[in-house]
Amino acid sequence: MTQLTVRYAPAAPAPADALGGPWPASARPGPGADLLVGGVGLAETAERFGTPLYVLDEGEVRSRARAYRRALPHAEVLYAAKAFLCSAMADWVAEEGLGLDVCSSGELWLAVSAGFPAQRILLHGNAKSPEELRLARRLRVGRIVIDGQAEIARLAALVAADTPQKVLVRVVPGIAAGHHAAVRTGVGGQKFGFPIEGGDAADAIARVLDQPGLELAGLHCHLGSQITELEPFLQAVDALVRLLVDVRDRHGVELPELDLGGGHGIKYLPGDAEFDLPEFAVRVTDRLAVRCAEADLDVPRLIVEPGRAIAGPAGVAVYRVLSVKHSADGRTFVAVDGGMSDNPRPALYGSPYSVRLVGRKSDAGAARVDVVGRHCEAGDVLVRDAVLPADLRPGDLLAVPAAGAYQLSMASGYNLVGRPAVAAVKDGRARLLIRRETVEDFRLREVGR
Ligand SMILES: Cc1ncc(COP(=O)(O)O)c(C=O)c1O
Ligand SMILES: N[C@@H](CCCC[NH3+])C(=O)O
Repeated sequence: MTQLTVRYAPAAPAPADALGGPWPASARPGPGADLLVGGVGLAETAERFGTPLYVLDEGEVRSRARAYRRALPHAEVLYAAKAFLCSAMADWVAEEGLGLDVCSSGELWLAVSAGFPAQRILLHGNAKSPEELRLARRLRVGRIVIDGQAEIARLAALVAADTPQKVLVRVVPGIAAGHHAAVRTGVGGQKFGFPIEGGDAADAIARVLDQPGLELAGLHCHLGSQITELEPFLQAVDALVRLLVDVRDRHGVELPELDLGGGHGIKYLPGDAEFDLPEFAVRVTDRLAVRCAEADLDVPRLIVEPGRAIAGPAGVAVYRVLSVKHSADGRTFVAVDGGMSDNPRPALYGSPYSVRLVGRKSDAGAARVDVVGRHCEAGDVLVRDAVLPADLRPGDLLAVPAAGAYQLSMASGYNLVGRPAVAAVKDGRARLLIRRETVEDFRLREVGR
């Protein structure tokens, strides 16, 4: 079957572009030099709920989810929960018709407890525990992605006397893509998936097909994260279709699903390139149709697993300045009340961010400063060489856009600073989703001394 594809006109530039950063589309200048997001002032919301505060624009999450559904009407779109998950987020993506990719029993349990339909959940993980697999079976998750030899027998043993489990096999096509070596999973020499080259993938597929309780629905690959070009995805289609053909020729089965994972990149700085979803939709579905036609293969249903591209641009982190230090060598350190425990990405990957003063107008000229966190490491720098008003002072509020993905979800308990609160904004109203971690929380898990 050939899939219909629709080419969309490029979106009109968001008014937010005028604000000089990757702000949510709803961002507007507000009263008192505040910045409105979702119709609510960031400074006003930070005053109300305290800092550091993560503000999530519900409308932005929903419109991004909808854009995926519009661009890929025949595909299944699973939001990758690892980017950020809470009950509200699960509700929003479920209501917009997306499924969910989870990679732990924690994510799985949270989603199902929030009411997310288990049949629309896919479970990932390179080291799923027996308990995790049992939980997935008990909750009746729709799909499990096989990512290790031991898992095949382990899972098969759980389903022998039960209804079959739909599975995908995660393969490694040998394609390098992604913003940092630590997130490039499309190549050999890293822990995820079965490499196609050398035959590991073919062996795993044969073993899965041998298990009566496992229903092999298709192949999966995830190349990496924060990818802005399309070519790696087209190469992945080529590699996976070759493998689908190989499976048909060896085993006489045509697998109905092809999951290309996530990895769709967003803007962190104003001039950054960005993953082009409409172009991806057209070119990937066309390439898939062409390659399948060449091999006389039924076109499998496409699955994608975007995380960052849905949550990232919807989040803004708001910090309060605690101190401003001018050093004799000319550097200025603006220290805020969060840092690497709520956003480890700059320290882990050297990731860039932009930052803006909110809630106060400054007529001072611009200065180049390092916005640093409050943790006990010199590497706790949130934004190096940020351009901010020269008269920044303790008490000021700084807002960092593109903060919705892989910040809170990777937040740590370092220095017992406590994880920030999360508020949702929509239609001029703000509501607290997750309360701030307090000093009382730190002892809650202690059971002895
Ligand atoms: C298997 C898998 N799917 C989806 C994702 C989501 O990636 P991204 O947030 O870059 O779209 C990841 C993380 O990179 C992943 O490992
Ligand atoms: N944590 C990474 C993304 C990892 C994606 C998970 N496979 C980042 O912040 O860029």
